[in-house]
Amino acid sequence: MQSLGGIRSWPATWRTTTASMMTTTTTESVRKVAQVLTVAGSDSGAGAGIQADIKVCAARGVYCASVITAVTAQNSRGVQSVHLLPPDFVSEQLKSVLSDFEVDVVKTGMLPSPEIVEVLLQNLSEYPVRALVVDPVMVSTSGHVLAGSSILSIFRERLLPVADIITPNVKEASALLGGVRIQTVAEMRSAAKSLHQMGPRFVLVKGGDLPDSSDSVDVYFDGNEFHELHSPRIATRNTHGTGCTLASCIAAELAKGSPMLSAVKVAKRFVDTALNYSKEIVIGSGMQGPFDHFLSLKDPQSYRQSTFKPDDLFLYAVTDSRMNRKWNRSIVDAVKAAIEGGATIIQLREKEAETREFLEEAKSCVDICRSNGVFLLINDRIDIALACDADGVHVGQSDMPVDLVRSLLGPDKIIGVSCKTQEQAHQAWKDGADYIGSGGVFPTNTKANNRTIGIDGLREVCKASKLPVVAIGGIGISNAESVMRIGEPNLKGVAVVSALFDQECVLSEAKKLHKSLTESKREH
Ligand SMILES: Nc1ncnc2c1ncn2[C@@H]1O[C@H](COP(=O)(O)OP(=O)(O)O)[C@@H](O)[C@H]1O
Ligand SMILES: Cc1ncc(COP(=O)(O)O)c(N)n1
Ligand SMILES: [Mg+2]
Repeated sequence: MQSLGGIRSWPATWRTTTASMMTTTTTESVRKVAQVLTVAGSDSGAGAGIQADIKVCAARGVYCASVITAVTAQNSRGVQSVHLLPPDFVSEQLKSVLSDFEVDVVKTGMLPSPEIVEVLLQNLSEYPVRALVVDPVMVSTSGHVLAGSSILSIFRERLLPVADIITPNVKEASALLGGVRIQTVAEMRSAAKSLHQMGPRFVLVKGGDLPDSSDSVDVYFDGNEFHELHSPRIATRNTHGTGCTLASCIAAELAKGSPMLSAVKVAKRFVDTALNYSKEIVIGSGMQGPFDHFLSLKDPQSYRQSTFKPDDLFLYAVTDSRMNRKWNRSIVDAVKAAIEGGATIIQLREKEAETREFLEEAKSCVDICRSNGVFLLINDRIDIALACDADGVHVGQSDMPVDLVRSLLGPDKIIGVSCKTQEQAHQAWKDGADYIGSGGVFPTNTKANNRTIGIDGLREVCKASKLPVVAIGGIGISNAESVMRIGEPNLKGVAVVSALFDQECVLSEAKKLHKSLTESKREH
């Protein structure tokens, strides 16, 4: 807001001052987060309005409070009905949030009556914020009037002059300028210039609806210079809410401290990425579908159907690219044979593979494992696990820390950790792992310079571990039974590498091992 000197002169000490104020009331450490307040309408279809704003901010790592100005009955076919909230009640909401939270940026969407704009301005003068982003929403993409011409004069005379940036689409820009024609990029530029004269510090005229353009072009004007932001026009019906998304993303970036032009560029890239990711999804039967702000909506079939159980560790097969090469078989064939022979979980451990090639193989293995109801984990490579949507990862003590892996993979993925000591086992549990792998139980040449902990070491780790344990290291048909015979209740199985994959026939070795493990289990 101009009265505050705008976003270019944010006080450098602001954050630290607030944080130290908060520490006086609590001994816990405090973590300040960037905060946006959206003042907008609710969209029952959740593609635009308040719902889009909250999703964008969450996706961009910013907290979003919401003051609702109107409730719409809306879906992918259009807006069926609009119910305005009383201005006094909008004011109550504004006071509740602004008097309590450290709001960095206010973003406005649907402001359906002059009275509502009035209470907004009143509250902003009482509770100033660092920046105001105005998306002058007037007509939905489906053609429904969301804010009529009655708001035009208060927008022009009072709201625009205190805005840091306004983000009209071509129709809104035209309405604000009294109906001028805007059908070309040149006309967008001249509209941006005229709008800038109404007082906002920056203007972005959006060209999503510009006729006959193969690019999607937005025109940015800072009072001196123009920037044209081009991106390829994405062929999709799922563009409902693009305007709200763009404005909220600008607000979120400003709340983090970005300068205006970078905020706008990030926001444009965000819309572009989300549209591209969501171009084929089907939500609703109308002409204007919503898109996926989190790039994570999936087909129900692609979800993992069952949850991890300790007994899944029973016969744990770990692949090795060197061995597969030696025996001239692909990872995919090796995995197929292991599963057919009774492997209960698979880990791809490909230390030398090229990333692109490994990813393709991992994807094929995910398909095979999923269709057989066997989990697939990736050794070490969190990026590959995310990219192929594996069921989880297995990491060692010198790989990425487990709590970080958990935050990257989310709560539903399986995480295993190699542990040689009781302390490591305890830490793995604290950090959110699902199981631990403990070894080397016997000397092995699969892993160089790996300390052997022996059966006794394994027993020690099992005793301390709150997580299920799989034994690893030099285990094969000749000694698997002796390992399982230690009788620790949380020792759930053995992990094998060469016993399966450095053999002529993976299938028959897996079968033999499975049989021997089953027998040793029966004895207990
Ligand atoms: N089909 C599309 N492909 C790529 N970008 C698009 C597309 N449609 C809209 N956009 C972008 O989405 C943002 C919102 O623009 P627009 O749709 O014009 O606003 P509104 O939703 O307010 O009508 C702009 O950055 C615009 O360039
Ligand atoms: C509550 C509400 N606010 C804003 C829009 C504009 O979004 P779009 O232009 O994508 O229809 C909308 N349709 N509904
Ligand atoms: Mg649009």
